[in-house]
Amino acid sequence: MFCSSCLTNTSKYRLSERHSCTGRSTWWRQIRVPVELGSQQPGTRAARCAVSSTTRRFAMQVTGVRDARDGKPTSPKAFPWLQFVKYEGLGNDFILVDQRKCAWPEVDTAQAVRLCDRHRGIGADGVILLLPAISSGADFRVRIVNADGSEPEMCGNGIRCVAKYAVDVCNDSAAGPNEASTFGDGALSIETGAGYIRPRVLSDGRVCVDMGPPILDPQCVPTTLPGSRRIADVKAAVEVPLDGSTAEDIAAARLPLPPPECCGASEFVWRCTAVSMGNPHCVIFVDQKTFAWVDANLERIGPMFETHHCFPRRTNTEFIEVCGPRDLRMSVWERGAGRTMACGTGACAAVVAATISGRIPSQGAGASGDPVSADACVVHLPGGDLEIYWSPENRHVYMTGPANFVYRGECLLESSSL
Ligand SMILES: N[C@@H](CCC[C@H](N)C(=O)O)C(=O)O
Repeated sequence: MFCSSCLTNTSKYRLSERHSCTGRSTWWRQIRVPVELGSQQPGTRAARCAVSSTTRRFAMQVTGVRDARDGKPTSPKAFPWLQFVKYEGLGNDFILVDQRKCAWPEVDTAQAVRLCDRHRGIGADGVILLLPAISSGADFRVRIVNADGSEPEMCGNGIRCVAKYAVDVCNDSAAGPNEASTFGDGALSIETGAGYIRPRVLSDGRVCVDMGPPILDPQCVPTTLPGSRRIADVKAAVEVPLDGSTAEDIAAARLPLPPPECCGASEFVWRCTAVSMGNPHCVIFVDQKTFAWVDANLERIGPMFETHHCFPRRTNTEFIEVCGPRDLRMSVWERGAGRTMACGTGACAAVVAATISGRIPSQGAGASGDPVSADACVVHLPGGDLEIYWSPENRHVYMTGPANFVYRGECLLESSSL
C-alpha cells in the first residue's frame, strides 16, 4: 500500500505506527526509513541486529513530482524504492546498492548526487553500486560515484566497505548457500575501474586490501608534470611548483601561500609527488605548522589543487606531515567529494611518495609473507588510522583498516527526467 499523497510504502509499518506525511501542498515529504543502527565494533553483527527495529525519519526534497503536488496519486512504479545499506570506513561513508541480482532501479548520476546530499538526501561521500562481474575471475564489479557525480576508478575505503558488506550478507542465514560459498572465507576479487582489487576480511573484522602496484608514470597518473629521474626506479616522482615558480606568479594566480612562519611550503612553491593508485593523487609534504595551516584552510586551497591544469582528470590531494619513520599524518581533499575523514587510496599514495622521496625508509619483507603483520606504516587520518604496507617483494601496496555497517534503509528514487 502506498500513501497517495507522498507515495510512502505504508505496508511496512506496524498497525500501531501511524503514517504521517506533510500532504500534497508542499514539495517536501516525510519518508520513514527502517534503520538498523550499526555497532562500531567489528564482528558484532548479532549485537547490532538487536536494534534493527529502530525507525528513523528524514525528509527528502522531491523535485518534479507533479502528480503529488496536484493531488493526483502517482504510480509507485514511476518512483521505485531503492534498498540501500550504509557503510563507513574511518568516517569515509558510502551508500551501497546491491544490484548483483536485480539492476532495477538503476541509479543514475543525478540521483547519486541527490542521495549523497547531507541535507536533502541520505548523505555520503559516494555511492557504490555492486554489479555482476564481467569476467569469470571476479566475484562482482563495482561502479563508484563520487558525491559530485564523477566516477572514480578506485576507492580504498569503499572497497573495504564492499568486502565487509559481502561477508556480512554471506553470514546472514537469509542470504542462502550461494552467497556463503562465494564469500565464506572472507577473500574476494572485485572488478573496479582500476582493475581487479583483492580485499580480505580478517578474523578481527578489519579488511586488508591488496591495492596492486602504484602507478608512477606521469602520463598514466595522469599529470602533465614532468617525471624526475633522480631515483632510478621511480620515473615520475615529481617535485614541481604549481603555477609558476615565483612569488609574483603565485600571487597572480591567486594560489594561497601559507604564512611566513610555515617553512614547509617555503620558496613560494608547493612541491608535489604525483602517484596513481588507479586514481590520481597529488601528495604534498609539509611541516607541522604548515599542516595546521593547510588543514584550517583546506576548503579554500583544496579545490585549487583538485582542478589544477597539471591534472587533466582532476586530482585528490593529500597534505602529509612525516611524524616518524613509520608514522604519517594526513589531511585530504578528495576529487569529487571535498574534505573527507579518510581516503584509503590517498594513504597508500602518501606512503609510496614518502618512501620514494626518502622521507621514510623502505618497508621490510613481510613476516612470513603476510602483509598485515609486516612493519606497516601507520597513516593517521581525521577519522582514524590506516596501516599501509608497500611490499618490496611484489611492489603491491596493502591497506588494512576497519569498515562498519551503519544502517540499512530504503528511499524513493526520484526520476531525474522530471
Ligand atoms: N575515499 C576514497 C577515494 C574515492 C575516490 C576519489 N574521490 C577520486 O575521485 O579519485 C578512498 O578511500 O580511496
